[in-house]
Amino acid sequence: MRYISTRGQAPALSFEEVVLTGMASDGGLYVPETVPRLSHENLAAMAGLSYAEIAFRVMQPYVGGEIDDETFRGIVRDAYATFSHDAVVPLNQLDANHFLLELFHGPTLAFKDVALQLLGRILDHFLAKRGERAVIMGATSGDTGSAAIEGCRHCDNLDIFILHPHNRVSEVQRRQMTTVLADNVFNIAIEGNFDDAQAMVKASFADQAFLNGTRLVAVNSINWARIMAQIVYYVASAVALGAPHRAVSFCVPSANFGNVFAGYMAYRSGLPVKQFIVATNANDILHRTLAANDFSKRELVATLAPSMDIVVSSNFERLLFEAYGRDGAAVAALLERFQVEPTALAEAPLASLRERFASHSVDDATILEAIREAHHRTQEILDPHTATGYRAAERARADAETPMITLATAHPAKFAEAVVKAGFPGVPLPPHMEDLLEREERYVVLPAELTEVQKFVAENRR
Ligand SMILES: Cc1ncc(COP(=O)(O)O)c(C=O)c1O
Ligand SMILES: N[C@@H](CCOP(=O)(O)O)C(=O)O
Repeated sequence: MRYISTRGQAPALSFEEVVLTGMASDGGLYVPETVPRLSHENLAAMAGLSYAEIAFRVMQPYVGGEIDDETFRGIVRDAYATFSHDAVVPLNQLDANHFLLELFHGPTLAFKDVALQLLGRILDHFLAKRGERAVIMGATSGDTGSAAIEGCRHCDNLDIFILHPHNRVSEVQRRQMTTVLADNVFNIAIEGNFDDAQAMVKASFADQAFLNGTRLVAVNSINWARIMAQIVYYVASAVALGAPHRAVSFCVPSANFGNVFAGYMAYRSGLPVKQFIVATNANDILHRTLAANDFSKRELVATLAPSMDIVVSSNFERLLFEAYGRDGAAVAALLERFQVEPTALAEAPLASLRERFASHSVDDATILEAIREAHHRTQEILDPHTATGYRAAERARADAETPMITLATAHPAKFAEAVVKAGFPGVPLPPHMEDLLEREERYVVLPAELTEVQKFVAENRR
């Protein structure tokens, strides 16, 4: 399997190279040159298999033999043994035809664990094989950070630097990162927002001179392996509800767009998906683009669903690449314009996206209302991100007959502010995190200046 850049100018890479890289050298993101096929027979044969076995079967073509099958099976098995639910990502039926796909049973209680438990092990495998060290730089609006630290901290060959927006993540999210006192883990609170943090990480990939030749690796969803691992739960949940014999729809709380793009890849591989609903909070650029062709930046606002407080959505580029018929030059031109002025998609690509994608945006008041309503109807307390999906699924679904799977992306215990504002006393943390609020923290606060951040990384890496 070869991987090509969405901007068409960077060299094609192997799976191993793509995992050990971040962005492509032309500023684009890597995608597989060809989309592996999940045939009707392949899908039908997955009914009743364990999550780990489905994961192996779905991901093996993307790995393309670069990790031998036995080793890869072991990596997959170990990654998902860390989840507290036997089904790994159980489906929870809300009503006759609406299901929650619970993606929060991993060690850090958000869907990011699904990919990062795997990516940490894959990185460990490749770096140990090469006898190389690497530096990770990642940006987080709250969940990727702790999942990356948890997934990678045992890897001796890695130093991990995670940038989070100062005072803009929940206390539980911050402490999940800052109470890990390992020698190879560094948390940086940036005086800015998530977009500032992500821009600095991307700029560091574009010019890595500050690392004097040490390899820089991405743990954000710019890394293809993140997307690959997330494809699996779309397949597993659809098969559990009758695919390939019947189609399903998905509603996905979205921001950086890695999650729903993974679903789209599952669909492109052959999974019968009727509709993807992109649910956003008040940072609604994805909804404005899909619904009104308004592909323009607006000021980032702080919401009750802070992990989705993102304006510049990385993986939308991967979808645009497909919508523009894999024309890298057209994608590069569009995204360069987007950086400096309000813009719009060309008619044909937008029309092709609208065939499969709908969208809905949910403000804070509606998030609270959705949490209360879901509890009244189902006794579940949803986290505020899942609540955006729950509401969007009802508002934007194409029909009532196709099973709707809303992705439950985080555990409500991570987001006390929204839960309490919705009128509940709060949700206890699971036993392994019971004393989180008493643990010692370690982090630095830095201005949102690239040189300061790079200096800190260069001075502290081992
Ligand atoms: C809890 C939660 N839900 C939803 C999202 C949105 O996912 P994505 O960025 O893959 O669109 C994120 C992070 O971005 C998140 O942490
Ligand atoms: N919501 C994310 C933002 C980063 O997204 P990623 O999927 O690119 O890692 C977070 O919680 O950090």
